[in-house]
Amino acid sequence: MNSRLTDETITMNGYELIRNQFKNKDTAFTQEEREAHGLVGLIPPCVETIEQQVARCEVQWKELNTVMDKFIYLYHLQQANETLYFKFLLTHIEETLPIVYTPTVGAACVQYSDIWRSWPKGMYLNASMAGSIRKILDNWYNEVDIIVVTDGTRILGLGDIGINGHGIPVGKLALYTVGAGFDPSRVLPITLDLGTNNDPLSPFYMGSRDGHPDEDKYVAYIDEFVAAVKDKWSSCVLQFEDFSKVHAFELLERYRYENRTFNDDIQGTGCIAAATFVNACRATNTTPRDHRFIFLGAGAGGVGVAEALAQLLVGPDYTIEQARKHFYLVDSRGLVTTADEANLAANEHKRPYARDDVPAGTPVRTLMDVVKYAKPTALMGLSTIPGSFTKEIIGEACKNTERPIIFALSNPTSKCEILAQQCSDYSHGKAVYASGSPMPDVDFEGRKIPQYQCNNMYVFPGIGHGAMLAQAKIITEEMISAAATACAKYVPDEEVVKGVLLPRLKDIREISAHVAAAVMEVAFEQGHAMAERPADLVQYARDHQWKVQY
Ligand SMILES: NC(=O)c1ccc[n+]([C@@H]2O[C@H](COP(=O)([O-])OP(=O)(O)OC[C@H]3O[C@@H](n4cnc5c(N)ncnc54)[C@H](O)[C@@H]3O)[C@@H](O)[C@H]2O)c1
Ligand SMILES: O=C(O)C[C@H](O)C(=O)O
Ligand SMILES: [Mg+2]
Repeated sequence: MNSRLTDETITMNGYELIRNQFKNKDTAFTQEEREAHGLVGLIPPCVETIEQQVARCEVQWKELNTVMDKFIYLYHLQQANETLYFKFLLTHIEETLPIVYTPTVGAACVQYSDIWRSWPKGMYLNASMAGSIRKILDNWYNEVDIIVVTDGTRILGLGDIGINGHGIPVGKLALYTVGAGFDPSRVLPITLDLGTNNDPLSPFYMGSRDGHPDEDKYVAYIDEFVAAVKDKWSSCVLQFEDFSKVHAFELLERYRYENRTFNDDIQGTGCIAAATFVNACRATNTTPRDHRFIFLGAGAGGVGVAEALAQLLVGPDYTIEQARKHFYLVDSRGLVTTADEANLAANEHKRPYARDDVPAGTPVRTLMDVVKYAKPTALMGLSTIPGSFTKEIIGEACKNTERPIIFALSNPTSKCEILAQQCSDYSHGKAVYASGSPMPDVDFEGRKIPQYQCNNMYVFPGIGHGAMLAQAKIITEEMISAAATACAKYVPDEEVVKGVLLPRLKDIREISAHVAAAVMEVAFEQGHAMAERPADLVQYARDHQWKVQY
């Protein structure tokens, strides 16, 4: 699986070889390799192991003062030597993921054009390229197994930041390699620079300053893009990321029945929230049907999570309509109800959750109103409104149940509805909490309580890998829910009863192998797989992970 020195490499001269980020080993080139490939004199004479190189990185890392310095350091390292970069990430996963991924990637995106240092990572397609996208894809230098594409219109909770959002597909793809072992030379981050409605303040902004194209032009452009990708790399997985809810649902419906594609914010988030919620139920000795859910935020993430959780309640004797009655979605206009037809007409994705049973005169405008009315046992935050789960809200939720389940999923940390320590303090340690961005341990009565990051990073690498390995024609809801079950099950009963909601990040490769196997299993069962079925799916996934070694 690795892009090691090959015959093709031998045709590169020494200088090209050390400038090739996928083949470069720097001081780890052996003497023989140096002589064979014209490298003698081009690198310092010592020969080091990758472990020695990592040790040097560790010292340099400690010297860096700010998270942005660390972000830039890692970008440079990746640019110089991908193998060393991924070795460093995997050796220091808990320290480095919050830099290459949320929350620091969010801060980096906001300043992306300003901190830019000629990083050729991926492709940028703009409106003027309409009609030529297929030809332009030929400019990419390699085969591609997976693409993460954004249009920059809803980057984390930071809004429409246009081309600056490119850090997100880059970060997601780093996770595809860290998590599921995608070969980094075969992943492609793409930003569709179709303008931004926000005025980019920086004089260095690198994207189009125009507003967005009209709806017909926009959809025609995405159609052309999807068709071009399929024509150029017929077997690659296409992941949509951080598209505004205006388009996220519509594009998912448009392409999911004929393409190997999924939307991470809707489906990946639903998947990890379902896995985490299942474990929260195991931890609290409850069943999903015991719960009443309030969601703050009814966008791509909110409705994606609601739908995935509602499916947990469905059974032979319980329909999806009955399940949805457990849910109360609150958006910027208050509780989503059938009375607000204008809201539903503009946001069809909310309609299945619109309540039609609120007694006339009941106040449901604010979150507190709805909490008092619906008496939730679970609160889900996907609103981008920091601090919206206040002490009073948590206090009210604690009246309804011994152990309220509180997921504050908005990213980055600056947008989080409630921090872990606050949730513990306000609920006197009763709440079962998870957050979208990483949180430090909580101090509860002198004890350190570890925290769990309910983030789609646990599952999207395995979903993509499983779809790729099975050569699944499409990615179905059943595959996604099998992925959730595999992730939840990865935490054994004895851990769950202690309150462990998610597996440890250091096990991400193993978790991803199980998630990929679950996806493949369903792909074979449903007849969507074009690959031949291997005997042991988990082992097959493991065997097809790019190994981080020279
Ligand atoms: N943890 C994860 O894995 C994960 C995954 C996806 C999204 N997210 C995060 O969830 C957040 C929302 O993402 P999204 O894709 O759903 O965004 P979105 O723009 O589609 O939806 C945001 C929702 O919040 C609502 N909202 C805005 N202001 C509000 C207010 N004052 N009161 C109540 N509701 C309000 C909007 O009406 C909308 O329904 C983002 O911060 C994103 O980073 C986290
Ligand atoms: O990017 C993340 O950290 C998760 C999610 O996809 C998001 O949009 O917030
Ligand atoms: Mg996202």
